[in-house]
Amino acid sequence: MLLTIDCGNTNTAFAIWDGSIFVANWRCATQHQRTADEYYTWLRTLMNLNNIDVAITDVIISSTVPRVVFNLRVLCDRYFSTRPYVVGKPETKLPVGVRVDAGTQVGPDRLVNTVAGFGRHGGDLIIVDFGTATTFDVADTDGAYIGGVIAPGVNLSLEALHMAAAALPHVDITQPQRVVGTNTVACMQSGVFWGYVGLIKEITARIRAERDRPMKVIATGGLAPLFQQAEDLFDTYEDDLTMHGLTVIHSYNKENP
Ligand SMILES: Nc1ncnc2c1ncn2[C@@H]1O[C@H](COP(=O)(O)OP(=O)(O)O)[C@@H](O)[C@H]1O
Ligand SMILES: CC(C)(COP(=O)(O)O)[C@@H](O)C(=O)NCCC(=O)O
Ligand SMILES: [K+]
Repeated sequence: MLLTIDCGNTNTAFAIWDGSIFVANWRCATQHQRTADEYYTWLRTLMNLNNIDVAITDVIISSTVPRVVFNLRVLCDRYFSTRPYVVGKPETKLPVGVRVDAGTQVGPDRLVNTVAGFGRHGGDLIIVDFGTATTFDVADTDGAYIGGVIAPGVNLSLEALHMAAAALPHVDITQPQRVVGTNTVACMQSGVFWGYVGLIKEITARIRAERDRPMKVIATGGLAPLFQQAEDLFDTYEDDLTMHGLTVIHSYNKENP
């Protein structure tokens, strides 16, 4: 069975793929200090709790935090006796091209999203991923990753206000009833929520204008539905997009060793 690991700057998601469906998925906070033994006891406990008794034979990792990869590699070696595919490393091939400035290290999550989006929808895509940062990944007609946009994440934006201004509290994102807030929390939520709706609209419109062709907009990440419920911003929402992309890249590498 395949273990897929999507390590973001905030959370690390693990999922088990049986070849046709994900039989389980779990998340933990991303911490580069976490050891292979800690990962394994945590995974083993969750597998036992969910009565999942399978042997992990293959692992594929996408990590936007380079430091965590070392301990994840140790996990694979010590407990699963396998060498993981790590997206972004030369030995892990991609089924799509990457056309960016020479020397640019594209975030592996963005490459994985592009592969997944192209596999499901074909080319000419804008993929919006709500993570620590909000990324817009642009796939060309042939599926190649050709760049995109990086914006501060929703929670990061709220956290930045709290960190930088003595009188602004820690606030969770929600859709405010009105634009004009009548208390501090409502004002902050309005700024970030409606500001974000504007950001998404403006960036997707400008990408479409720059590319001068119709482009489908796919959203992923837990906060996407919150924005979609307020305005029709995306063509589809696919929560499993990154994990799906990892399974596609794994198959591609197995078939093209
Ligand atoms: N369904 C959700 N509702 C509210 N907040 C969420 C949801 N999903 C993720 N978040 C928050 O969004 C931020 C980004 O999380 P995540 O997608 O795990 O980022 P990353 O992939 O960069 O680690 C975190 O602060 C997380 O707590
Ligand atoms: C933009 C990101 C920080 C997003 O990461 P995430 O929010 O998923 O943790 C990550 O994709 C990254 O570190 N990218 C490297 C630079 C680039 O993609 O061009
Ligand atoms: K991500």
